[in-house]
Amino acid sequence: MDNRRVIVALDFPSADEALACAARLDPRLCRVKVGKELFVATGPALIGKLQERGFEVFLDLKFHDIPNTVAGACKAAAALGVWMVNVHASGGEAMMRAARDAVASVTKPPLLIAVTILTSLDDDSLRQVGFADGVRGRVEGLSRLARECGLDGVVCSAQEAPWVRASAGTTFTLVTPGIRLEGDAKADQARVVTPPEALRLGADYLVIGRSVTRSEDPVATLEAIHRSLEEESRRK
Ligand SMILES: O=C(O)c1cc(=O)[nH]c(=O)n1[C@@H]1O[C@H](COP(=O)(O)O)[C@@H](O)[C@H]1O
Repeated sequence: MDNRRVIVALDFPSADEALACAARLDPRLCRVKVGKELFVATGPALIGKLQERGFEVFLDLKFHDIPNTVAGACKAAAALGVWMVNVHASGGEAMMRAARDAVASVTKPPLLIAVTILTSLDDDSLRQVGFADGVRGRVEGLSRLARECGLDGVVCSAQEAPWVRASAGTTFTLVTPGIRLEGDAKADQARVVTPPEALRLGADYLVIGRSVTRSEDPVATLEAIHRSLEEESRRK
């Protein structure tokens, strides 16, 4: 099993807080994610600091714009040496193809992943924004399009992982946020799954934020998650 299936979301308002959290994490047991809050607050220099500490970084800025703009942003992200970068699949075919070509500009391109439907949305909230076909249909459709555009994988909830896996095959990377431990509050997430269940359903990587970073003992929590994943993969 890949020892670093867990991607810890460093959703903090400052570099100090993010680095303090990272200092307690073992880069052999996880990767880290820098998202909008931290990136806007600190800029790209923080990515270098995390890489110096041995972490592979998922730069989660969910680009969603016209193809030329997204291509430029993806090229800049790839130049930072990040391990993974993402765009919104709903940006469309031309945008995803432009993103794919742009990341290929570096010697070691990051994995390019398309966000399908945010894990904070459910069928009702999708209907409110005009999509009547529900989560499953849209995740399947956007995953298919992302694959046709040559992307490496998608972000979806682990709840949809079996359907995506069935059509996309084993080499397509499934990144699943919306992970909660037993008894955790859902908070703003709508489609949640526990870590072992996510693995059982076919997830490759589990994005976990508050359940680790806001726990009383993030190190112990991460180690417990790691053990539960090892047990699950032995069962597989
Ligand atoms: O692309 C993402 O990482 C992402 C996509 C998605 O559909 N849902 C989602 O929650 N995320 C990110 O995953 C993390 C989840 O954080 P927690 O809910 O605290 O575990 C956050 O940093 C979100 O920005």
